[in-house]
Amino acid sequence: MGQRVAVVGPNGSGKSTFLKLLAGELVPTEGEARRSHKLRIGLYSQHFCDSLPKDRSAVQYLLEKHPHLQSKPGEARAMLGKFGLPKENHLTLIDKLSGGQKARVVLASIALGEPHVLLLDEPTNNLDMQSIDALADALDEFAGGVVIISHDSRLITRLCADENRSEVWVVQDGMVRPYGGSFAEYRDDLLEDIRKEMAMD
Ligand SMILES: Nc1ncnc2c1ncn2[C@@H]1O[C@H](COP(=O)(O)OP(=O)(O)OP(=O)(O)O)[C@@H](O)[C@H]1O
Repeated sequence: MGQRVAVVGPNGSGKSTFLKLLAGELVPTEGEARRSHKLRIGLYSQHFCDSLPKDRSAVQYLLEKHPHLQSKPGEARAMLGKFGLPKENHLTLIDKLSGGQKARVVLASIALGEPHVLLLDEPTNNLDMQSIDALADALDEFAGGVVIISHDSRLITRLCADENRSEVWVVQDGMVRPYGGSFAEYRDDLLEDIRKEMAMD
């Protein structure tokens, strides 16, 4: 089963930038990024929800994005269903969908690309509790690697429940460093730092 990595760090420290470098969306200004040509990476971020075509339905969008499904639209619909987009919204113009529904279209599209590694940048924004649980279920089933940035500690705790295949990477001061402990330990450390700071004030 794939590794799970929680990318953490202060606001604006460069977590999203790091994910974009991993995905090849950005090229490094110094040094180099190397990845296998055979590696399929699925990147999720709010940006993809905002740039969905407004004048297409979810099914049209998926069929255009994944031409091998042209003859089997049922597979695209099944994936939309799996990510919780109600049937009656499959043929609605994307422009009419809510933020959470657009997120489900993007997640379904990423899953149809059968990635080896998933890079998720704040995937729970716009999702209600039920959809977050559906996402967590889908991630449980996913055998590839997952690298996630999320302020939803419940999702990270669930995703990184198996400590043998989970890591925490801290982005700070232009560097990415392994934390060397579990996510729960990282969170306790942060809380302890906050307590100390408050005691000093
Ligand atoms: N190592 C770096 N080199 C150059 N620019 C960087 C680097 N790290 C971050 N930046 C710049 O800093 C800004 C904030 O970075 P980014 O959005 O990646 O941070 P973040 O940790 O994801 O923030 P947030 O937690 O607020 O979402 C961006 O404009 C980005 O281009």
